[in-house]
Amino acid sequence: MEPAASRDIGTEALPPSDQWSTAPVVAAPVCRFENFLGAERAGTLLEYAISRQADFNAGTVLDPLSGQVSHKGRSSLVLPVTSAVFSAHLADCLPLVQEVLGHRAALTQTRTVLTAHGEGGHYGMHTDASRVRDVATAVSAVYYLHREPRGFEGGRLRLYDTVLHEGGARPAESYRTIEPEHDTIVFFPASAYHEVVPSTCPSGLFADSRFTLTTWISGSGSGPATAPPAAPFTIWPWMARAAERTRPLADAARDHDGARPIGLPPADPATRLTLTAPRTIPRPLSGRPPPR
Ligand SMILES: O=C(O)CCC(=O)C(=O)O
Ligand SMILES: [Fe+2]
Repeated sequence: MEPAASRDIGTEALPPSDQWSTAPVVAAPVCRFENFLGAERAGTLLEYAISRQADFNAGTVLDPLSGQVSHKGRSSLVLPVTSAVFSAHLADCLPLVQEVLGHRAALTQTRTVLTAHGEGGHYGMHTDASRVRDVATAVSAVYYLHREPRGFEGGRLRLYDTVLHEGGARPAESYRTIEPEHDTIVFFPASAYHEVVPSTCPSGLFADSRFTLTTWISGSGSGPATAPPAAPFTIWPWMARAAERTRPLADAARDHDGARPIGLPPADPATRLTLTAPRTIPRPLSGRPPPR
């Protein structure tokens, strides 16, 4: 068949204008891994989370202006934890994650909680500014666990885009959806506005909840990451700008859910992940695929 002839869209259909929106809507950078810990470790960790049911407490939020801790807009169960092994896994993949996210600052410490979302579980739109030393450079990581078949519905993570407008920034109405799939982990800027949409859990069993190991990874807190003048565009300082009103005015001595900071070990040269350069596929001169 002949290709269709190209048509001109005339000024009747598209009149000229000197006015158009100059506010770009930019997606939050995300790096996600599937089969992160592998079936055996993920299964053991899930059993561990289920076995600690009695130790979970209702998760809290922090009002950035008043410093008040409440349950407003959130229904999640939380258990603060530390794990040297999980931190070592994080440390090994962080250089690659930082490359993918376009993240430039050093990261030195983590705070971690186990969470469970069951029937009616949700976590309203927020940033993770109350969890980290410097929201402009911190990274959030959420590792998901659940029984198979999945005993809950909903509970997706929404990561909002950022609108850049007249030197300022704000969360957009559009977002990217992350499915909370077993043994997957997602990394994103702690300054990104995000929310957990409501989950249902028809069995009502704690074991059927949507579990996470949620970690906030901080740098030294040396102020916003400012790019040198002619550096390529980076979304990080803009997202930090949008998150400004969620940054607590007073530094809290303790995390509002009791998560304890622990140092991030250096990446292990034997197990650290690296991004291998994309392979170039030789193109046959004739245009035909090469013989197998
Ligand atoms: O559970 C999730 O998907 C996100 C959790 C979260 O945003 C948080 O704990 O700060
Ligand atoms: Fe969060």
